[in-house]
Amino acid sequence: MIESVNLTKFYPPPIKSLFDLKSLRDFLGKPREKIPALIDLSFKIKEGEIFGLLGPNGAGKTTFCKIANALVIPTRGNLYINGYDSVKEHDKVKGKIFTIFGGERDLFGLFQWRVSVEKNLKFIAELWGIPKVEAENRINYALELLNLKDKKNEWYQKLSAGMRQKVYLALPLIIQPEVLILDEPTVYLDVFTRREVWNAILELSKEFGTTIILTTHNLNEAEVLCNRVLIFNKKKIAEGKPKELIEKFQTLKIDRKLLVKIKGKIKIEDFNGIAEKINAYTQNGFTYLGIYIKRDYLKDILAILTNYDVVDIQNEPVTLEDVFTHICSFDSCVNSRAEEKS
Ligand SMILES: Nc1ncnc2c1ncn2[C@@H]1O[C@H](COP(=O)(O)OP(=O)(O)OP(=O)(O)O)[C@@H](O)[C@H]1O
Repeated sequence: MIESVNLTKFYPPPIKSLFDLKSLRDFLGKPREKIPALIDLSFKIKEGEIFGLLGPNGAGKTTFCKIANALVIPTRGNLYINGYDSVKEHDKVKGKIFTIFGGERDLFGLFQWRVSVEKNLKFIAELWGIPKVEAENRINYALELLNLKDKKNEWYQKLSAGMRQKVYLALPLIIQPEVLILDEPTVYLDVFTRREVWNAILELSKEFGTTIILTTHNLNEAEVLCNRVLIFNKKKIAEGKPKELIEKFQTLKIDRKLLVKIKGKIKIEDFNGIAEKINAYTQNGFTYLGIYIKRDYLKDILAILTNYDVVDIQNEPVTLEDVFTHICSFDSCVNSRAEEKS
């Protein structure tokens, strides 16, 4: 079980140039704003869950993953992994968790560039104390699952960035950690490779009961993979199963999203008081509208649309992405300033 208890991180304020006396005086004299990354974040993750950490850029997702790896020390609060404090008792935690930072793939410098994929994987398996024959079986299984068998003898250096990312994702299948942290694991991947990675993540969960923490900006990915998600921006905004969050959103009766293509321009004010939310952009003489409405207003919207040259109209189901954009746009933290002074 993983438990985040009032986890808070404020980074020190950036140090500006101190070469002149005035800057130095300002630096020493004035309280400076610290940079908030996490503020009193509390939640629990059950064993075997795939748990999504969702938040806009700068929400604090990577900071959370780094605290789990004792790479960042929280300002206050704790993160417990199987009852152990991830920072203060990291020795007891480190053999149980494995983390992949999608954006900074080789943060731990595990891979040798001019060595084959297989040799790299064998070496890492040995580091983790996996017996030779078992390691070989696991490597073959991982390469097969990730469709990487033909890259076995290639130098790691010769692989494309996406392939390297896939090779990295072979590691949890080989190491089989209790807890796997995936920080944007599909960030550079094409749609086919992304699906192979999704399969591997689901396989880990199903076959080995791995507890998986996943951060992603791909809300579809979160909806497909995660049992539960936390939406946060430094502070918690919402938590629950993707389906539950969508249903909650629908209890606000924002249960319809109309995608409308109109020839020419429109007056957005026409929809005031009728649409809950409206996204619009124009391109090549057409206006594209995303209109979120309460069921009761459907007739009114259709009446307004008769004034325009509607080329296409689609009625789409609400997705986790809609919920995310809706609740994050009301979040006071989106442009938050630091709460603590140094
Ligand atoms: N080493 C650091 N020093 C100072 N501020 C930092 C540092 N690392 C992160 N921050 C700040 O902490 C906040 C949270 O950053 P973090 O990288 O955890 O967010 P994130 O949710 O992973 O963002 P993204 O989705 O863009 O990767 C941001 O305001 C960021 O600028």
